[in-house]
Amino acid sequence: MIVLPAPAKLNLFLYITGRRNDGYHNLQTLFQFLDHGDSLSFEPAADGHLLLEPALPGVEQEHNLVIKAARLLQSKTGCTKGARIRLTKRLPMGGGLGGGSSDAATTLVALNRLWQLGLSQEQLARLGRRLGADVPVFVRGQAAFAEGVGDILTPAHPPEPWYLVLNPGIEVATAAVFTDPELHRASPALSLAQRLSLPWENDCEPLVKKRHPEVAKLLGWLLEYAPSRMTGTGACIFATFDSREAAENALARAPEGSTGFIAKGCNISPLFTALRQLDEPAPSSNTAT
Ligand SMILES: C[C@](O)(CO)[C@H](O)COP(=O)(O)OP(=O)(O)OC[C@H]1O[C@@H](n2ccc(N)nc2=O)[C@H](O)[C@@H]1O
Ligand SMILES: Nc1ncnc2c1ncn2[C@@H]1O[C@H](COP(=O)(O)OP(=O)(O)OP(=O)(O)O)[C@@H](O)[C@H]1O
Repeated sequence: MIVLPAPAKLNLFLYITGRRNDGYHNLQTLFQFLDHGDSLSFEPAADGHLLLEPALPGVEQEHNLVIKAARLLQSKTGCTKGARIRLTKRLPMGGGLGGGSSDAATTLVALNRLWQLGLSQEQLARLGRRLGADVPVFVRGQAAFAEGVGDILTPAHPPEPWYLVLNPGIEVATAAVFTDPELHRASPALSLAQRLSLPWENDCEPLVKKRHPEVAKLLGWLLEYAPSRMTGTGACIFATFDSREAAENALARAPEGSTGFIAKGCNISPLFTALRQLDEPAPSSNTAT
């Protein structure tokens, strides 16, 4: 059995530079991982059967991105093996933290290993793109400046501060934000160096604040403590702190109805830190003292 994390991501900035013919949008975004997220365990099964427990409320098993990722891998490689998978869900759905995409990426990486398929990271990222625009960055596991639909990745090394992530307790559907006629879609495409030197913003934030006053209210509150923004298409917002204590201090005062967590920004995904630990030889028990 292997147990692996499916970390959250933040969009440290997010600009929409245009609408494409396929209905998707071109973006410029800076992805960073958090040391907080879902967790999955995988046990091989000899027959091709896939079992995922527990089911997510409101999500049919066949629509769960974990099952979709496993089926895609089976069909692409002709693999006849199966798996028993347990998903410990900690990330809110529709929170802008990429939980579903991260679950899918961890499943691709884990089953490639468990089923000994030998696909490269490049091949897994390409498969992942079919499951969601955010899946490739989770498969690659390196903080990145993303362009295209979010899948053209340039490794980046932003600071790794403490974050307080707050959830106003609502779900925002990504597709609803991208189809809204009032979404600002005309940001200029700039170089990474230019983007890093300008203030970091999220083009979806004004629209989501307008459509969901809960987000506007919570963000107004959080901004009193620290620089804060929305991640992805919301609903979660995050604030940046120099210390864990300062983030805890703000969390302790969070308004009723909101929930949150504190996490450290990671430029290397906790998925890859965990994989490296699996590959390290266990320390020998008979070393001389
Ligand atoms: C906005 C971000 O959260 C930024 O990280 C992501 O790019 C969204 O990634 P995701 O949830 O993996 O997105 P997908 O599942 O591929 O797409 C959900 C819906 O969002 C819209 N969508 C998504 C990504 C993108 N670059 N342009 C879009 O227009 C599409 O209408 C799509 O139907
Ligand atoms: N394993 C999964 N975890 C979460 N959501 C899933 C999963 N499988 C399918 N879904 C569906 O995907 C939708 C989006 O979930 P997700 O948690 O990834 O949203 P998000 O954090 O807003 O993502 P993003 O920032 O990538 O837009 C859910 O509302 C749910 O219907």
